[in-house]
Amino acid sequence: MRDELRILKSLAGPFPAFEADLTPDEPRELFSTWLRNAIEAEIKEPHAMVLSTVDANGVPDARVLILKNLDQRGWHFATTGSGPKGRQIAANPSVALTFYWPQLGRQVRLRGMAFQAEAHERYADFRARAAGAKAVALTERQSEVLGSSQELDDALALQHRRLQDEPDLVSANWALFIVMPHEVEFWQGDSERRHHRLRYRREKAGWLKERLWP
Ligand SMILES: Cc1cc2nc3c(=O)[nH]c(=O)nc-3n(C[C@H](O)[C@H](O)[C@H](O)COP(=O)(O)O)c2cc1C
Repeated sequence: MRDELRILKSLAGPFPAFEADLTPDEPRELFSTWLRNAIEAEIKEPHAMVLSTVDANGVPDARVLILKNLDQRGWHFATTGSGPKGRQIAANPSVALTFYWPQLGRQVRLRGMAFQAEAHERYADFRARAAGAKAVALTERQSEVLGSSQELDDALALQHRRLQDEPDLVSANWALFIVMPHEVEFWQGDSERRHHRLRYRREKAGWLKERLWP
């Protein structure tokens, strides 16, 4: 495998310039700009991110999720709250989020605390889901061991029937988490490996900005 990997290019560029002195005072504004840049660059699933958690024994776990919103409280994602990541967050709300936009050579890393949104927000998020996504969520069995495809088909058919009878049905365990970061790092790759790194750290008085060695 080593030779196959060695010939692959990484961070070939060209990439956007990065002016640390021209960055805003708070990270949400810069993140919004970078996400919009990724959308404009037509990067596939620019709102996909890795959510890292730790379980009750301190063992890390990570998976890809979709960013659902961004507001003054933080970065939002939705999931079945009774599954592994929901249980891990209940035991330890410290999480990390990682975004990567390859065509722009950009990575954003956040570390912070996850908390649940208000019940009305969770319900609204669930109601906005497509029928198929609602049916899967209503099985409330995400990440459990699946015995057979038939078992899944039967469970989904049952949930579709429930949704037909009761279109406003909401999964009791549907969770909308908001991550409030205490640290956000913006990484702009450079093809000569003179990468730019800017970290925002939340302090009592506001956000502290620090440049980091590549
Ligand atoms: C591109 C992509 C987007 C995903 N979006 C979500 C999502 O928004 N919510 C979700 O619960 N799972 C999503 N998944 C599935 C998760 O990666 C994961 O398999 C699932 O949530 C179970 O995670 P857990 O067992 O750690 O709780 C997505 C996977 C991919 C590859």
